[in-house]
Amino acid sequence: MASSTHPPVKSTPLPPTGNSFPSATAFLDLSTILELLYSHPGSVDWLKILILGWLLTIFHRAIAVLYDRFLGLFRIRACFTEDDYSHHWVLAWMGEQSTHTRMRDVHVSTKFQLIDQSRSSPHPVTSINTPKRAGYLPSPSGVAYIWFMGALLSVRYLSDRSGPFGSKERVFDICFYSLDSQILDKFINAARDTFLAVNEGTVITYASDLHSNWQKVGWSAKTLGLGLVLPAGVAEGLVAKLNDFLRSKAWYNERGIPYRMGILLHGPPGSGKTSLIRHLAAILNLHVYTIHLSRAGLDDTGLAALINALPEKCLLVMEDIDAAFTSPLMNRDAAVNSFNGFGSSKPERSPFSGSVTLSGLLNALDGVGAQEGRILITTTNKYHALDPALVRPGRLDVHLEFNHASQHQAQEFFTRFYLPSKPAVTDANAGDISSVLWNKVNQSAEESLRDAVSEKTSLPGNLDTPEIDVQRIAELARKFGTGIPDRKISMASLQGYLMKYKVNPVDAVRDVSAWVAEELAYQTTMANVNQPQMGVSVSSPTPPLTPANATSILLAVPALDQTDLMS
Ligand SMILES: Nc1ncnc2c1ncn2[C@@H]1O[C@H](COP(=O)(O)OP(=O)(O)OP(=O)(O)O)[C@@H](O)[C@H]1O
Repeated sequence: MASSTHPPVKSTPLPPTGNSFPSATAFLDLSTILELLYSHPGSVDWLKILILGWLLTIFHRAIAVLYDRFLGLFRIRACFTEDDYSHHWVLAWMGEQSTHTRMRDVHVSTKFQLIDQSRSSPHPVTSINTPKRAGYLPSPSGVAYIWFMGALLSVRYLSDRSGPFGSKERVFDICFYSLDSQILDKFINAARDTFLAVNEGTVITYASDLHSNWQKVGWSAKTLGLGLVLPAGVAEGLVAKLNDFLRSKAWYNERGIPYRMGILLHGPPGSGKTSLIRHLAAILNLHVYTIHLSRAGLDDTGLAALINALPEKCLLVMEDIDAAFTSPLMNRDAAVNSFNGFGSSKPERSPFSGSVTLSGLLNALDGVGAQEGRILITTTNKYHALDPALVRPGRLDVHLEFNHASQHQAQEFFTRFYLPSKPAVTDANAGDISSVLWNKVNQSAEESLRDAVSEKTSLPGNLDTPEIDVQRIAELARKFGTGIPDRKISMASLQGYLMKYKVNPVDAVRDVSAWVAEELAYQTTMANVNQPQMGVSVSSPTPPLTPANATSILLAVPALDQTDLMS
């Protein structure tokens, strides 16, 4: 019987499958590697260093996270960017701190405004005539450490390259180290209070930057228009109306009337429109926001953004509004005519002008985002070129016409011009004649003089003028007034003339007739130069306002008598 024993089966290893665990070979490889490593003592050291480094990194990260969590218990970080009002508050606050900190790495700035130095410092470093002073800010690479209400502040002043075209935006990056969770609120309130204190007695002017943000561009001491000479009741009437407006928010809201006011000042150059705006800002305690509609780069969107970002109560000023749009007219009819072939095929636009359109302006002024409580003041030298849609009540409610100087204005201007400067009131001179006069500036110059004459007979000189006899000034002023033809010469020209006789009123009166003749001859020459040439067609602007319409608008100022206006 044949043996049934099979030859021994030769075992062959199975081929590795795709989803199997690491094969024995892999372990073998790893163990081989380890064996290899152990067989070389130097490589073991390297391995230990590697593991140690890895552990250290983990440890370092853990510490950083814990440290951050720990700091988070009492650290608050806040950024104040340049496009926000709070930036101005912090700047004012820093201005007050900079002299008390020991910064070593500083950025010197004259952006700081003069606070009433005599109030805070025994040794004022600036005078009232120098409204800027140098202060210190941390340099971009530096940090200032300042104590505030028991908290330590680290302040950085950085240039953030976040603006379009790589433009820089200034940022205050402040860390507050304190257990007081309200410290940020307290700081913001303190910064705002400092800002208000610093700006007390000043009018701040803001203008738009290239990115349609409001930037503080200047400030001036609040001077009531001592030199401003308008027909009786005009400035007072306007102030009364605006004061009433500022108090009437609830009244407007109850009736669903948009709480806004628009004023149009129109008249020839140099008649006092801008001066009246300054006077209103000072009296009403409002800051001025100016928009130049023809500024390069300003378009409808930017304009809307600017108007939407206005604070609640402010003066929004748009000067020379007629020059903002297509040159030379903005009257809609004129623009249509020019498109219809009566003029050039396209409205002309300077390559440097902005691209604000009339409809863009109208939308921005009364769109949903338009700020409540703002007072818009526009000025123009070309009243009849303005589009009726712009000047209608609801947009520009009050129209005030300015004109060249009347004889009465010339007389009054002369009197005020030669009044003495405000004297410093001391115990010694309290109640003397010049301070008496100064306190009466709200009266007319003539009334002030009359009162002064009844009290004393001479005024201390203005600058280098010898002592001036008050009665003599009144007499000279009358003569000067009669020497000026009614409504022919601008107030600005009068001022220019008197500036030549700053300390010599007698000569000013003596030479006035010759100067007037020269001035009128110059005006005639200029009028001839500007006359249209024969054969050149000029489209005459269609007057958008009928006399009746204009009258009713003018009468919107209740306290003003129309006969008082300067027309
Ligand atoms: N009614 C006025 N009373 C006193 N000063 C005046 C008056 N009008 C003009 N002036 C003087 O003339 C100068 C120019 O005045 P202002 O800028 O107010 O004129 P304006 O009407 O705004 O001129 P423009 O239309 O050219 O802007 C100022 O320095 C101001 O002192």
